[in-house]
Amino acid sequence: MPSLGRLHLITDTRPGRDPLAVVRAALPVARAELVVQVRVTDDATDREAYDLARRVVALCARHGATCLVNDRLHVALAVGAEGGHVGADDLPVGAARAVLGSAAVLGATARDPGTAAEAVAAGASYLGVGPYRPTTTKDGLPAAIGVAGVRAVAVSVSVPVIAIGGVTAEDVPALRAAGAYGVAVVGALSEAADPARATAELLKALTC
Ligand SMILES: Cc1ncc(COP(=O)(O)OP(=O)(O)O)c(N)n1
Ligand SMILES: Cc1ncsc1CCOP(=O)(O)O
Ligand SMILES: [Mg+2]
Repeated sequence: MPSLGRLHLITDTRPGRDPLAVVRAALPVARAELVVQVRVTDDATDREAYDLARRVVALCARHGATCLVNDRLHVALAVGAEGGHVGADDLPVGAARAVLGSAAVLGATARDPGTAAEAVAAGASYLGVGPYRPTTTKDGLPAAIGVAGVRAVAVSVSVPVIAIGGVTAEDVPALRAAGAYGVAVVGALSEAADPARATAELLKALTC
């Protein structure tokens, strides 16, 4: 299984965003520490997801970065991505592992130690834990779990914990102290005036 990068860039395909420009800016800065998770809006077609994911796979390969696909595991397989990420509304973790195979990277969403233990037992290789803070990027999320919630999960599992939800570079020291291995962001990179610089700031906080 490939070693997991600490900075997870989740693509922002909302109207007016340019996900490939953000990926292109982040890749030369973060290289193998970058995981790009291709996440498209629910109304996107599989063809749109496939077209974006195959471009991201090619870009990641040039920089030693990892590409995962959110939700749509058939797209992950079709483009040769290293794996995928699933949550409560997606394939169960065990089924996702069966689809992707034993060598793939498989992330699962967890917000408490019980769900985390179940996901790891079913084959998750890392956990996305959150929402850490409130976020405007995804609707309908439960209340933020804060540093204490991230710590509760991190101390309970042996797989890497990736904190998600409203994360900025300023949050990273506290999240690392709580046991997070890395962070996943949408807005911190997609909404940055200078995504390369924002990548460098996140990376420095994650690896110093
Ligand atoms: C790293 C990471 N953590 C959590 C999520 C959220 O996944 P999910 O709960 O399935 O929600 P959607 O992203 O599918 O809307 C994630 N994508 N990545
Ligand atoms: C997909 C997802 N799942 C939990 S929070 C979130 C969105 C994170 O985006 P941002 O980094 O902009 O808060
Ligand atoms: Mg999902």
